[in-house]
Amino acid sequence: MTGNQNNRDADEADDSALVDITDLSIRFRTKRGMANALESVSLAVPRKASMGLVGESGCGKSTLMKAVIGVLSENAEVTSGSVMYNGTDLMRADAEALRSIRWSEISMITQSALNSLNPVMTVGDQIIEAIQAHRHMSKADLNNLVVKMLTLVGVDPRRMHDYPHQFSGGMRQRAIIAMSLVLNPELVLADEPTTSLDMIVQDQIFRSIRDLQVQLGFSMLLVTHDLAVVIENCSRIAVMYAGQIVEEGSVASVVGAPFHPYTLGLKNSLPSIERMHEPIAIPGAPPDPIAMPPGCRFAPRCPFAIPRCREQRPNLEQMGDGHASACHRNADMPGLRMEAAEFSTWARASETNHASQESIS
Ligand SMILES: Nc1ncnc2c1ncn2[C@@H]1O[C@H](COP(=O)(O)OP(=O)(O)OP(=O)(O)O)[C@@H](O)[C@H]1O
Repeated sequence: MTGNQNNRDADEADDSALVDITDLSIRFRTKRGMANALESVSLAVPRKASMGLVGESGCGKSTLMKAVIGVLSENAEVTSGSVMYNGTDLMRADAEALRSIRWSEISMITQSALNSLNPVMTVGDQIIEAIQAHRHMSKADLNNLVVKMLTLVGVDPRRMHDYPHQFSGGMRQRAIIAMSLVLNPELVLADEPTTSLDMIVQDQIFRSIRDLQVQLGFSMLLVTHDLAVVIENCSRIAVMYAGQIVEEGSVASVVGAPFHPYTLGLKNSLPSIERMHEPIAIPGAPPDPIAMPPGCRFAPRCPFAIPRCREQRPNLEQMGDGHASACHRNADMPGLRMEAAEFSTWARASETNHASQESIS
């Protein structure tokens, strides 16, 4: 049995939510106006499982993570919603409560390990510092814990006295993972944790994370723009587009039989043995967060948009088996999936939408 299968078995064991995000809307004050980063996002992060959060750059993935761990920037405004964790609404908790939860219960692995390690402190001392911020321990216990964590993440513990520049990129990322797990958190927020690493190291690190998850039992919310990474590492998936969740469910159901045209478009970016041609990119770009279109935000790029899509915002609709999709054409999608895998469908959409944009302006 592979680590991944183990992980999925653990996922099936408990399906109650660890974090419950309801109707969360966040915007940023900018010089150009208010940027709508998240609108009415509702999401249940499962216990002892991995959920992937996918979507193009700027769709609000990092904003959602930062809201959960309480590190939104000064110019952010939470205009609605709650993030419930063990009976506490993290959107309304005071700074002290958030500080005690951060790292010990909810931790984060960020995009760039290089920037998050202190270059003038040894790796071991940085892990010790992370522990001491929350726990009192003897020097011997601290040392033992650092040795245990480095071993768990696959770094020779004798390297604890090295400085970050003496570590390879992959080792630095492993050190960051050790630091984020050392207090045994319930939830790990992983924001593109392997982006700067080559494919082989990326794969090794994800394999370690999956093994650690089985041993330590934490949940993971994994942010990525790469659908293949979610397929390999997660049991659930939420697809985001322009600040909204457009589709959500088990990976098997959402990737196997998507309803939302945006998810179908993302799926075309995966290498496929059935498709004889190159992966198909979704033409066009996401909308400006300062001037979001009315109706469905994906309509301007969608090959299946009908007039209603440009006028009325679709709500997430349950399609069965915990699979939800926000599309006015959910009922038609099973019959359109083949068409959505064709290059010509997206090329046609690009021409039609370009023409309708010109006629508006
Ligand atoms: N501090 C900020 N000030 C102003 N606008 C911001 C700020 N942070 C994020 N935004 C805007 O909010 C929207 C969502 O950004 P966010 O970083 O959450 O997206 P993302 O999906 O994580 O993107 P990426 O994959 O590139 O990291 C974007 O339009 C972004 O420009």
